[in-house]
Amino acid sequence: MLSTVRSLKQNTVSTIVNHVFEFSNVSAYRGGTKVFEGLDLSIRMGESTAILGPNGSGKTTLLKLISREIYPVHADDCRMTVYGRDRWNVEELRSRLGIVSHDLQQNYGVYAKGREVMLSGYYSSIDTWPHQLFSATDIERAEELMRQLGVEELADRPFGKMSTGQQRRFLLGRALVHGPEALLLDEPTSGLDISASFQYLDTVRKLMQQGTQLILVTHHIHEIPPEVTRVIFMRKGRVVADGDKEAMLTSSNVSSLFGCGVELIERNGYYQAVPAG
Ligand SMILES: Nc1ncnc2c1ncn2[C@@H]1O[C@H](COP(=O)(O)OP(=O)(O)OP(=O)(O)O)[C@@H](O)[C@H]1O
Repeated sequence: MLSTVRSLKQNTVSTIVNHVFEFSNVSAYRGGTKVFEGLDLSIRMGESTAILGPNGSGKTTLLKLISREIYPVHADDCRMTVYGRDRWNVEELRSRLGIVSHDLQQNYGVYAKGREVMLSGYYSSIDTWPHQLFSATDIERAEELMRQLGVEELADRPFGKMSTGQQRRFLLGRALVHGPEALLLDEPTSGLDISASFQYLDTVRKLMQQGTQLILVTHHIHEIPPEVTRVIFMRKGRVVADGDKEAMLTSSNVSSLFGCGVELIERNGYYQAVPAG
């Protein structure tokens, strides 16, 4: 029996994982709303991707499916693997991810102090708990990130007594502190002022250059880091276009996605949308 277990483990370890996630024929609801019907979508390892779409197109729901906050409707031919596996201990999965979303910000415990918010990233938990252990290195890394994000003076302030942008900085730190393999970010710069947005972009770009993969969902084109290589357009729960960033991010493509006249300006690898003249 022991040797069987060992060989199973060895098989698992030696499996080469090619995709962060592979979804095939996935249908999913939020409350009573059917968001996806037979969605097919996958993202390969190392392929930093931005998913763009108008309000209500299903971007947040997609991230919730990846992080196992919601599950698809059962169907025999529905396949949904993350890092090559269809079953996960959710804590183990989330320890490989760094997640920032509006829901997290709304639902995060208001009494947790800034330092605890940061440290809770090591366990993907809300607040920290007495059974959780943190090494001196863990704590130093959290302190360093607070300095980088300009929030070290708020380390002892409860989350509920911070401004929206300050909360967001702490949640970004929480997503980065444990060195995740992939960042799942939902409109990460919402609520950040210009300086904090630039600091955030700088931090994320450095991580990407060191190999951290980004999966970004947003309608804010300016928050797409230059290192992103693939862009997916989503509308009404469907992928309507998908390709290399340079080919996808054109004024006419983005105008068509959002249904209004958009002129895209590219500078230093960043894009900015302005109303078409
Ligand atoms: N709790 C809920 N109950 C019912 N319907 C919901 C719920 N949350 C979201 N929806 C619906 O699911 C659909 C997809 O929502 P989702 O939040 O994934 O879109 P999104 O692309 O992230 O939008 P946004 O850009 O506005 O954040 C929308 O039609 C939305 O109204």
